[in-house]
Amino acid sequence: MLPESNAAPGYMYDECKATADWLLSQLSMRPLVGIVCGSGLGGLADSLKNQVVFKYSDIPNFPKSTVHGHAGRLVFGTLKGTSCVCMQGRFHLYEGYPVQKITLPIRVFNLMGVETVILTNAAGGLNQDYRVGDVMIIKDHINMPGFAGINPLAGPNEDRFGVRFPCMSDAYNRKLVRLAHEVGAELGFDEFLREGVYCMLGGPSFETIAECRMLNKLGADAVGMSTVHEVIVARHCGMRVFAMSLISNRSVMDYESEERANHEEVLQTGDDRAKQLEVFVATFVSRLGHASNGTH
Ligand SMILES: O=P(O)(O)O[C@@H]1C[C@H](O)[C@@H](CO)O1
Ligand SMILES: Nc1nc2[nH]cnc2c(=O)[nH]1
Repeated sequence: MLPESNAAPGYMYDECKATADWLLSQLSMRPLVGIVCGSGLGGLADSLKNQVVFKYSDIPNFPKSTVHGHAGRLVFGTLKGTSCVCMQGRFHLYEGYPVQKITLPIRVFNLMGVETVILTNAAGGLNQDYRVGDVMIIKDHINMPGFAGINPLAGPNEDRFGVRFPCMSDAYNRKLVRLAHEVGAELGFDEFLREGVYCMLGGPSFETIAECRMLNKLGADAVGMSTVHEVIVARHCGMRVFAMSLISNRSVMDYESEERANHEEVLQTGDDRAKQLEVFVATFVSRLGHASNGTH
């Protein structure tokens, strides 16, 4: 059965506001940082202290998670004293939801007071220097579905969130990219920390060899099935964005190769790097320097 269809775009603000108000009415804190956990990276949410947890299925207007490795829980809590909300599982285009629906949680973050969004994902490594287990700080993206008109901002613009034509050349906050390199160096993660361009495809099929070769020639270092639509929505409503990919598998570029992309390898790589990513995100969050402490 297909997930329920999206409300008309004109009603998106009211839908998001109702969800944000419902959540806030049950919380004594307001999150300043929103974190989205990619495939196999849901363990990040477990490191939050003083947790308040909601199942997606209990949250008004929220889609339901359908992918293995995406628990489908919204976790509120603190990371080194900073108030955070963490999506333990995200939504993807290939699950059958409209792009406006899968990005609804990002707008809900905004309406709850989130200022900074941290997005993680698992991705295939197109860059031939990358190894499985590398962590790529995303400096830019290629929005392949966007080339075909699939953009979360398509439809009437909601001025209460942002402008009709938002700029994307500064989508990935450069100060946060620098901070990530500093934190990575302090933690001794240099050897597996990279910086590159993420390309989003709709999925769920993995890429052909010809597609991988093409994407690499176009300038993409990693390929995945998420994140970009969330970044666009977050930037549209003025939140600052940091994103990173865990290189969970090498993209197959060679017809002689016996390697085959598969979701089990993706989840296993997440498991292998989980602890280091938790330490990285906690340290990064502690250094963000928000003006308020999240109790407003
Ligand atoms: O949510 P992310 O982008 O981490 O999930 C990736 C893309 C597919 O959903 C899945 C493929 O293994 O992992
Ligand atoms: N499209 C795509 N998504 C992924 N997510 C994790 N690995 C991959 C991959 O190789 N390709």
